[in-house]
Order: sequence, then structure tokens, then C-alpha cells
Amino acid sequence: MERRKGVQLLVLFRLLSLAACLDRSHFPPSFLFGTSTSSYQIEGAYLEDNKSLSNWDVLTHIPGHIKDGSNGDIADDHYHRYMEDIDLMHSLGVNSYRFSISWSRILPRGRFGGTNPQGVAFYNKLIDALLLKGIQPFVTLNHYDIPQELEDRYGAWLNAQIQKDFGYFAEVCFEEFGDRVKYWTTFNEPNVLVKFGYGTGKYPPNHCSQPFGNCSSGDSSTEPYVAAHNVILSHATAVEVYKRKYQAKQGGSIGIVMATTWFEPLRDVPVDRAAAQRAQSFYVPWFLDPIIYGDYPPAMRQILGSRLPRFSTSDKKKLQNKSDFIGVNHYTSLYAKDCMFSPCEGGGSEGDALVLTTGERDGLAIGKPTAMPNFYVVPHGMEKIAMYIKKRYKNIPMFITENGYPQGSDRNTSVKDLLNDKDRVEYLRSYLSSLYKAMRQGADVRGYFVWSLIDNFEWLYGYTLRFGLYHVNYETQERTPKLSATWYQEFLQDSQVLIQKT
Ligand SMILES: O=C(/C=C/c1ccc(O)cc1)O[C@@H]1O[C@H](CO)[C@@H](O)[C@H](O)[C@H]1O
Repeated sequence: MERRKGVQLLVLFRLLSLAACLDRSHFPPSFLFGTSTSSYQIEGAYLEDNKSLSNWDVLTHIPGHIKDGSNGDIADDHYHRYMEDIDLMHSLGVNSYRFSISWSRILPRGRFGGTNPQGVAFYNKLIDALLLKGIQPFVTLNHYDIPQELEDRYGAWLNAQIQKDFGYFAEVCFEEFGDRVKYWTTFNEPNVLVKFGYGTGKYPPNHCSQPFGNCSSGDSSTEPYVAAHNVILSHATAVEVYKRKYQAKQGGSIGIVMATTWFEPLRDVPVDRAAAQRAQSFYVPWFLDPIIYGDYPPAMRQILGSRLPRFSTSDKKKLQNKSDFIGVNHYTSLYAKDCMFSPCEGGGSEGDALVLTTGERDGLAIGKPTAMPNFYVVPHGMEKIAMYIKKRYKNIPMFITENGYPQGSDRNTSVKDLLNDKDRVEYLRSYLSSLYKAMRQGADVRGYFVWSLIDNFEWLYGYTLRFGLYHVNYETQERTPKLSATWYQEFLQDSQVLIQKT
């Protein structure tokens, strides 16, 4: 009896010590470990080599939208420094790099003009240089930025025409880069794109209505759903053409990336448990249910009725082309409180879901707050969201396409403090352990990407939030490894040899 207890303890200890020093060798050899970026956030060169203006170029040049009044005109000047940035990745020891293609570089006028050879040349050079270093390109077709002309001509995501444009763009990319790119995703976080673009109106095209925000046009109660509908069908258009014309020949796979938040019931009562599920339905299944099962989640139809568009027979046929995997961006968790059967006031609200979301319960935060509002450190959310997606989507392969930690930065922040990013190391370590737990329970996770390789333009926050493993000095464009870069490098190098020592 005693002996058996001893053995049990030993096993427990072994498991605990493994978790404590989790490293590369716990993950399959084919697992992708990488870093993530996006075109507008790092490239700069906003008018070079025949690139046209994107919707984000236009927005950031109108005063008042970005916290520090900045823009992505230069950003990290990655367009000229990509070789140096590939060297950073090589020294980290990653085997993959997630980046996005700027639509306005490839097709400055969408399908109303020609392909821009200089834009194509840039991504060819990038892809070739990555492959030379053994780094697999993991490519996002759309990470928020689109040619402004599509907005001006027909209202971009609000118009079904965009499906044609997106399909055309996707096909140009498959044609030009598909011989070397084996991982494609159509959209980055379309749920955030439509909520911020057409709900709160903070992202382009600044559409919203009262009481959701102050915009000169828009309707927050219907436009997000129309835009989402066109995004879903644009995704389906690209998947259809990839499957029909390219996949067999090129041998790659294609998916979509969603922003995920884990919602916990505020109180352990049935109405809040239902609220947490509802908040989730309006966040991730909103897009993934149609993409994987062909229609919106019942919880959404029930509440929204005719505000939610319907898929025609031909749409449904298009949606039958199955995505190969799901990309999961995961950062934080929030509490959900019911507003269907109980009154709600204040706080951030997932309005249409009849849920109030909050980071606090009885004045106690759900996790350690960070420099970004509503962004708390809740490691177990990673395991929960991976298990949720595994269950709802029948164990479809997943990639964690973003996970990372923001540091606040202004004139008074010292570089020394920014480089000594112990909080980020702790964040990444604990979220990876949590992910590993989901994998031990059978979640088919195939990769993990840190957001981000280098500090960059953080949308509405401009350069006041830094997510990089490498610090960027925006005066000199000098990149300097933070403690977290060294940590990631060691994590990736460590192997069985070290485990045997423990
Ligand atoms: O995940 C998000 C943002 C979600 C959100 C923000 C504010 C809210 O109030 C609610 C959600 O974007 C991802 O996370 C990163 C770091 O932010 C961005 O830099 C990436 O471009 C983007 O893909």
C-alpha cells in the first residue's frame, strides 16, 4: 500500500517536473514553432514600388484615430530590412513564420487593375529567403488591410462583390507563391474586423450607429452581420478555388484564423453559464459554424432573427469545401454575466448576445492585468479554448497562430526595463504549458506562433504597446533581443538531453 503510494507520488512528481520544464522535445518534430507579424504592422514603405493606399493608410492619416497619432508609413521598415528580420528568426531557431500579404501591393486596384510585379517580387524574395533558412512560410491573405479603392468603389465587406475580388486576389497568390507556400489562411480575426469596423466603428471604414459609437454612417445592429456574411463567403470562395485548382498540384492546406476569448460564467449559476456559452457563440462559432457546418449557430439565429443573413443554396454548396485547419489567436479570458433574464448596466457588453463581459468578479481581476485594457493573464484559458474547439469541430487540426504579451511604452519607459521582459517569459511559458495539457487530452494542435517577432504598429494603440520578442528602436530601426527572445531560443534548443538530466 505504502509502496504503491510512493510510486504514484513519483509519477506525479515526474509529470510536474516535466510541466515545469516543458520544452521543444515534448512536441512532435513536425510541430511548427514560429513568430507572427502582419503586413501593415511591420512593412512600412507605404507608397513604394506601386503599392496603392490601403484602408489603414487612409485611416491613420486622419487625425484622432490612433492613440499616439502615429501610422504605419515606416513602421519597422521591414520592407527594406526583411533579410535582417529573417536572421533574427533563424537565430531563434523557429521552423515557421506567419506573415500577411499586403493586398494593395499585389493588386493596387483590386480586380480593376493589373498585378503589380514589384509587389510580387517582394514576397518572392521573402519566401525564398525564409525557405533557404528552413523556415516554412505560413501566409495570411488578409490581415485587416485592403486596397482603399474597394471601399470607395462599392463599400468593401458590405457588398457581395468583395467575394469576387477576394477570390481573385487569393488566386493570384496561389498562382504566384503556391509552389512554395504550404500553409494558407484566408482571414485574420474576421470577428474583430467586423466588430471594430462596423460595430464600434474604431477600425476602417468607421461605420457605427448610436449608442455603439459616433460615426458619420453605419448601422451597428445590422452591418457587422452583413460584413461577416461576405467575409465567410469570401473565405469559401478562396477555399473552393484552392481545392479545385491548386491543392492537388501544390500540396498545401488552407484555413482561417479566429480571435478567441475564453468566457467564464461570472457566477456559478445557470443563467451565467448560459451567458458564457452565448458570448462564445457570438464570437467564434459565428464564423466557424458556417465555415465548418454550413450555417450560423442556432443561438445567434434565435436572438437576431432576420438581422442575420441567410445562406442561399449556392452559398451552401460553396461552403461544403472544407477548410483544412483552424488558426487560433488566443490572449485572454473574461467573465460573462447574463443580460437576458437579469438587468445589466455598465461594463463592456457583448450587446447582441445579451451578455455583459467583465474582467472582474467582486473587485477581483480574473488574472493579472496587462498594459492593454481588457487583457488579463489567464493561462488556463488556452487549454479551455483548445478543448472547446476540439469538441465543437470534431478535432479539426488547429494552429495557435498568435499568443503574446503587451508592454506599455511611452517616452519615460526605459529600454532596460523593456528588454528585461520577465512578465512576457512567464506569460508564454504558462500559456504553452496550458496548451500542452490540451494536447495531452487529444487536441490536434499542430503549431504555435508568438505574437510578435518584433515590436510593431499596434493598430489603435500605435507604438504605445510593444509585443515583440525583439525590441525596436523606432529612431534607428535597431532590433535588440529581449529576455523573452533568449527564453524562446533556449526553449526551442532544449531537447531530450536536458530532460534526461532532470
Ligand atoms: O487579438 C487581437 C485584438 C483583439 C481585441 C482588441 C481589443 C478589444 O477590445 C478586443 C479584442 O488582435 C490580434 O492581436 C495582436 C495584439 O493585439 C494584433 O497586433 C494582431 O494584429 C491581431 O491579429
